[in-house]
Amino acid sequence: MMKLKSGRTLYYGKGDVMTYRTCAKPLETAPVPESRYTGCDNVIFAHNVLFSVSGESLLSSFTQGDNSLVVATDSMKNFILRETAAYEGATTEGLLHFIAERFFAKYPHITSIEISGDRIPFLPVDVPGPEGLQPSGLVYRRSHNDHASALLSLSRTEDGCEVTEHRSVLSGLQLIKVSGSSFYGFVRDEYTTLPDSYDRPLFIFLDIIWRYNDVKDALDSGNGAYVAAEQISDIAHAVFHEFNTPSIQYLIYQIGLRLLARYPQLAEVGFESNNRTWETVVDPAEELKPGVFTEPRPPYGFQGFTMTREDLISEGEQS
Ligand SMILES: O=c1[nH]c(=O)c2[nH]c(=O)[nH]c2[nH]1
Repeated sequence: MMKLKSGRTLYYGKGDVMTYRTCAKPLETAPVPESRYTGCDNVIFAHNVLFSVSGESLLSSFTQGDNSLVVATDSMKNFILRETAAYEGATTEGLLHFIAERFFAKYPHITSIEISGDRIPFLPVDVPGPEGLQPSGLVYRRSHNDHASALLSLSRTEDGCEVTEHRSVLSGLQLIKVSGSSFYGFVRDEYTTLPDSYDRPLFIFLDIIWRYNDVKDALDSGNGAYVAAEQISDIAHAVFHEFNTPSIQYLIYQIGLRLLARYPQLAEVGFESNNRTWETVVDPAEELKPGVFTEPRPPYGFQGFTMTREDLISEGEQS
């Protein structure tokens, strides 16, 4: 939320700016043991961008109807689309920063910008080639599964701009583990109807949020420290697989510890989870035998948790 010095909130902008950039610089990332992902060709580098600006000079546009300093949101949309062509980098965060930096340069009366973007995932497809199936490089498949996104808040400085807030996000991950999750031992009193569960089909919706020690690692993949949402997802899969979990709370803590261990360049990781545990209709006779489940009924439980490098250090001291 962008505020003026007076504490007043003031902003305006444009959302759902669909930028289907093609042939951006390929992304290369350092490997991690849990993932095959080491980068992306970025032939399709597509985003849904949300952009807003603020500044003291815009106050009169609200209070006096003075449009003389109002950059039309239609022009903002054109700016985002056209400048996306000039971006030479390989990351969502870098693209957002590039657009904001150029906007500050073009419009001196704008003093702060908030910009976020959802990556629109187009996945590579394999087609027959001389040596068997190989990536087409031309045809891509639109995915409606989880996706990466990022948000930057920026302020004008004497010689350019600085990032005052940033976050990178994996949104909309949905994972089911058919066996190996329990939930028991919780408060049992006159309000409790939920039975103990020693092996439940745990279906979770999960958003994972991360922040870098130095935002430069997010902007420029050339530093070799860029963290790809695809690897974050793969690490979450691996931890979910490995651990028998007594709750979603404990599961996300374990995912957080692994992420902080894998990526020393991250200062903080966070989670927003949603419990969609399937409702059992026909109980499996034993683990990994046939069962039938159905969609749970609302309302749904949720969890939120943030962790810093301190959590990893204190965990190391305990073990
Ligand atoms: O993992 C869970 N945590 C809870 O806090 C909770 N509460 C609940 O009803 N089911 C679950 N599951």
